[in-house]
Amino acid sequence: MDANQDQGAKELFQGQAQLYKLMFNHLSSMSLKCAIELGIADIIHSHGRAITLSELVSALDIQPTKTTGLFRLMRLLVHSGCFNKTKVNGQEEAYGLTAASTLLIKDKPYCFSPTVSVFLDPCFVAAFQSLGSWFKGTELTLWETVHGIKFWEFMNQNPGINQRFNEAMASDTEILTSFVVKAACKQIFEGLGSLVDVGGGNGSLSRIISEAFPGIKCTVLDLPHVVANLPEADNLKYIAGDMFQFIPPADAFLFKLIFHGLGDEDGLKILKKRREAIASNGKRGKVIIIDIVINAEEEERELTETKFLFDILMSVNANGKERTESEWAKLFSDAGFSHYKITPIFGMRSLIEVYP
Ligand SMILES: C[S@@+](CC[C@H](N)C(=O)[O-])C[C@H]1O[C@@H](n2cnc3c(N)ncnc32)[C@H](O)[C@@H]1O
Ligand SMILES: O=c1cc(-c2ccc(O)cc2)oc2c(O)c(O)ccc12
Repeated sequence: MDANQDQGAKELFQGQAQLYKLMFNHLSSMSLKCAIELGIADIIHSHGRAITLSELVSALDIQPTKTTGLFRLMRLLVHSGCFNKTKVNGQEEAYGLTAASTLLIKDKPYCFSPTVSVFLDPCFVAAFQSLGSWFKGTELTLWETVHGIKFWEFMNQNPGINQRFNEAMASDTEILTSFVVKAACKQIFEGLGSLVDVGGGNGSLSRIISEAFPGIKCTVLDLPHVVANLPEADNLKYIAGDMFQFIPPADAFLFKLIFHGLGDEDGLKILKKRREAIASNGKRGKVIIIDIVINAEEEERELTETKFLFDILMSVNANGKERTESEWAKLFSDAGFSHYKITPIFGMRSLIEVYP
């Protein structure tokens, strides 16, 4: 083989390996789901130190014939960074927790397992089998094409998945708020008299804000099936309604993970109304957005890829989109706002303050 053929063969096989990886990516997701169903992170956590394969087999109480299957599952999950591998007693290999699997431990403040299991539920995953045909189909979202109803109507009609979705959002909030409310971004809420958490889900973020800032009257606005029968507090109230119809007046309007579920037309409608509301309040007030900002030039490649995955999810489930800073800026100026400030939060999200 000459040098050109050698290079050609190398590229061919690299391309094939890349396609194999993309093709089998769902096996990584399903292995993660399996680890959660088996409670492997909890077992390692209760064990108190790294666990050997034989100890894991016995803790799981599975057939010894499944030992090699478990070894292979753990090998993949170690390779993808979900668990790590160390040596115990000088030579025996044992599995330990990483930053990712620590988030899978149940009953810890930041448990991410409900989020993983709801977004790997067949109702989310199976729709993607039709992605190709959806591109050639109608204007409906992929969700509507597959399930016959819009995303939020599906949640209304399926209380089980609705509850799991809301719990997933609440766990997302728990991870985020330890930084947003209590630490670096505290000044964002200081001095406010009232706040409406628009599409605030079960109010997990507003509850934390209302406890940290007793002087702020917090109101959570969400759809009736989301806010029914939730416990209120002195400075925490719930309103069942549609954000396109009515949002009560306030000093600040908080939108966490709302705009990424909206296209530009609907996003603009909501923002224009907030701009008018702030104007009629003597220009007192601001919009606070917690959402994704894509910054492909400056952030790590893997983080951008995760944001692109979210973008696909939003586009096909709800006609939404993840936005770059210039896309956000256009939305704000089209809605009549004069300036904004973006504070990146560790991980996926940014905090955006928008002023009249
Ligand atoms: C992705 S969730 C975010 C929940 C919450 N902000 C959080 O981050 O945890 C979007 C929320 O918007 C609510 N929502 C969707 N359409 C709405 C509408 N037209 N009016 C009010 N709330 C709506 C949903 O019920 C859901 O709770
Ligand atoms: O289908 C979704 C999923 C999300 C979502 C997933 C995971 C997270 O940690 C946060 C959000 O958000 C959605 C959304 O905001 C929307 O309007 C429609 C669909 C989805």
